[in-house]
Amino acid sequence: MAYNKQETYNEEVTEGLVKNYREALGLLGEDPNREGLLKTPERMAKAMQFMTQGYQQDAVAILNSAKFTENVSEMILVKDIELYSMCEHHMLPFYGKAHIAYIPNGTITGLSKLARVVDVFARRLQVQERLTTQILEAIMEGLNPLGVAVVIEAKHMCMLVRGVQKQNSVTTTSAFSGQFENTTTRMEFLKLIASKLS
Ligand SMILES: Nc1nc2c(ncn2[C@@H]2O[C@H](COP(=O)(O)OP(=O)(O)OP(=O)(O)O)[C@@H](O)[C@H]2O)c(=O)[nH]1
Ligand SMILES: [Zn+2]
Repeated sequence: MAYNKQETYNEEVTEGLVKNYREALGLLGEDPNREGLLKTPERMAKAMQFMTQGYQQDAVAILNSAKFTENVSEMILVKDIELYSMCEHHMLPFYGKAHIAYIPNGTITGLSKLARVVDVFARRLQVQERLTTQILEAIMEGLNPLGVAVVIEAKHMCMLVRGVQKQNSVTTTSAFSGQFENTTTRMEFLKLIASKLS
């Protein structure tokens, strides 16, 4: 699968979505022909394609695009990677931070690639639990490391603006493999993600 960095929109998909969004605006009691809304269906169609572009991207190919042989055996941690995804139940955003660590086994990757892997899976319809494990599995497959740890902390708009309306709830999910199944290594990772740069 191609590694696509561009914001691209499929014309056929855009056209189909525009028709449906125009109808949806009418059903919601709006006038899709009023000036402010004339281009809204097209904007929505593009925004939705942007937020689901991960379906066209391949996380392992991204990791492979910057792989370097390096004799490092310490934990590499990138934390506070901001994340915007969409829950598959309500198609409302959830957003927060991902923290990713791995212990290399002779191969490292470019640090930015870890953040790109987050986006590949975040820009799909998701549940936070699956997003967490998909990131872990892609890094395992792409780098064959000695272990991977992924923690995601996120707020779900579907719990803030509707439904239960809990403004302060934060959901934390985690996935660990290899050496992170060892309590000492896992505790070191958890300590590092809790620490602040001063
Ligand atoms: N496990 C999990 N649940 C999620 C996620 N995002 C949203 N949900 C939940 O999905 C559930 C869907 O439940 P339903 O009862 O079918 O939907 P609903 O009537 O809209 O539920 P309420 O949100 O409680 O009003 C809700 O409890 C949401 O909070 C997620 O990433 N992971
Ligand atoms: Zn939801």
